[in-house]
Amino acid sequence: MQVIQAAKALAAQLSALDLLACRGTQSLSVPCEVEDLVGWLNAQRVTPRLYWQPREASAAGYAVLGEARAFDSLVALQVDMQRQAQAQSQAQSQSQPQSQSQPVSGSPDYFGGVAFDAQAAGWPGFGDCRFILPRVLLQRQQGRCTLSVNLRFDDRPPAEELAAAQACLAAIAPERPLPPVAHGSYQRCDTPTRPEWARWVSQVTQPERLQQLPKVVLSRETCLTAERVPSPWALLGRWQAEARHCFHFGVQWAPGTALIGCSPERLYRRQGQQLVTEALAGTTRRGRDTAQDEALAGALLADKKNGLENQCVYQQLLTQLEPLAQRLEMGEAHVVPLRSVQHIRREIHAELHPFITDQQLLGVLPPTPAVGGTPRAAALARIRELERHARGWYAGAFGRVGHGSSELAVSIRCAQVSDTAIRLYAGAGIVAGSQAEDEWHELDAKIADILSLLGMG
Ligand SMILES: C=C(O[C@@H]1C=C(C(=O)O)C=C[C@H]1O)C(=O)O
Ligand SMILES: [Mg+2]
Repeated sequence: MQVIQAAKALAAQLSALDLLACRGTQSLSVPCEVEDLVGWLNAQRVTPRLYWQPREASAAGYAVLGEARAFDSLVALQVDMQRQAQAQSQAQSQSQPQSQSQPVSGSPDYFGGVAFDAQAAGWPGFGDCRFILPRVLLQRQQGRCTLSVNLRFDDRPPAEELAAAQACLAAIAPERPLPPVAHGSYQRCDTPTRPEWARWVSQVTQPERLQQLPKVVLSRETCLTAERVPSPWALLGRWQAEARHCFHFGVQWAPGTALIGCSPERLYRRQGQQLVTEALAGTTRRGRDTAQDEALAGALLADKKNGLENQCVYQQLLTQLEPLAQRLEMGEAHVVPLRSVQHIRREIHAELHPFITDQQLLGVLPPTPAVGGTPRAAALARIRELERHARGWYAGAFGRVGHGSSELAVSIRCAQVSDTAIRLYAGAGIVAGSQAEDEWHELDAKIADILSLLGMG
């Protein structure tokens, strides 16, 4: 069944709902067929629109259209999650057999993210935290798709909620293939400029400064302007096809500005009390062939400066997880080859204490020293003092939060796309031994994939 037919089937099921029997969150789902979730999103006109595809190809990917509820703080999100979980366990304990025509009530998934620094000015329309309960959700796992609609029958008249859900279903447009991304002629402007960057790096690597602040991740905004820029979804569609082993994500909260990204870095994945996170930091380029790749990877693992960049991240993650976990284990350092760069990665596995929430994890873990620095407060202060561009949701967190499991990426390798500008972001960990020129090239390597898509490689 095509999405349009699936939406009509859901609309018919909604019309047959017994509103008097509806409580809490209700979800209706039907199977359907979709070629490409991003292509489908690109064809829609409703906002918000959101896309989330975790790093493992076997994991479910999601396209979200509209919101049934929105939360602009982690506290509000957690309160809602708890309410949902309680309602669900009550429903289970009463164990009323659900009639055929009534939808299932369960704990829903929320999608969204947080900015890098809640205390700094952000991107227009993004706020510092936003998670939504999707109105319409297209989910795909191993080739099988389902279209769902969520309704919330608490604190709103049921008829109003039903009408809002019907309106969103009626607005669904059929899938269309993504348009090609034309190579444009863009004006490029880097903030900071290369000479400014050099001054920053020599300043923060002064020995007495390094004593106070052993690592700070400084970033650059590369603004590309043109009369017209490609649709963010078309760009994301092309980008993700080449960014294997990465999280793929995008969001357009309102018409005008979108965030898209292909990040190699996991903030965490939680399944019940089992948590996995990672220190991904330390960078080298890709080689011309396997032999050169391996030589570069070996040199990366042996390099002191890159080792220190990674160490700052795992040490802080271990320290922060220590009070939250009853078991903590760190894996071996290994090298992850991506399209244009290679990174050092160390995985950390934790068994969390019971009742540790995503609100706590998201309140404690980000920004990790992979994107901020260590100690965190001093690093954030230095970043606020030096950087003139708004990081906004660059270097924040993005993903899915649910009662049973959650997964979020660190939102790096991303772009803010508006009608006439594409802003690319890249940062580099500055530690003892950092050289301004090398770090500048590292920034360039981190935006090379998307630049080549735009014909600027
Ligand atoms: C900050 C970014 O990446 C981070 C910095 C790295 C480094 O300096 O070696 C490597 C991976 C990430 O931890 C970015 O891509 O913008
Ligand atoms: Mg680095």
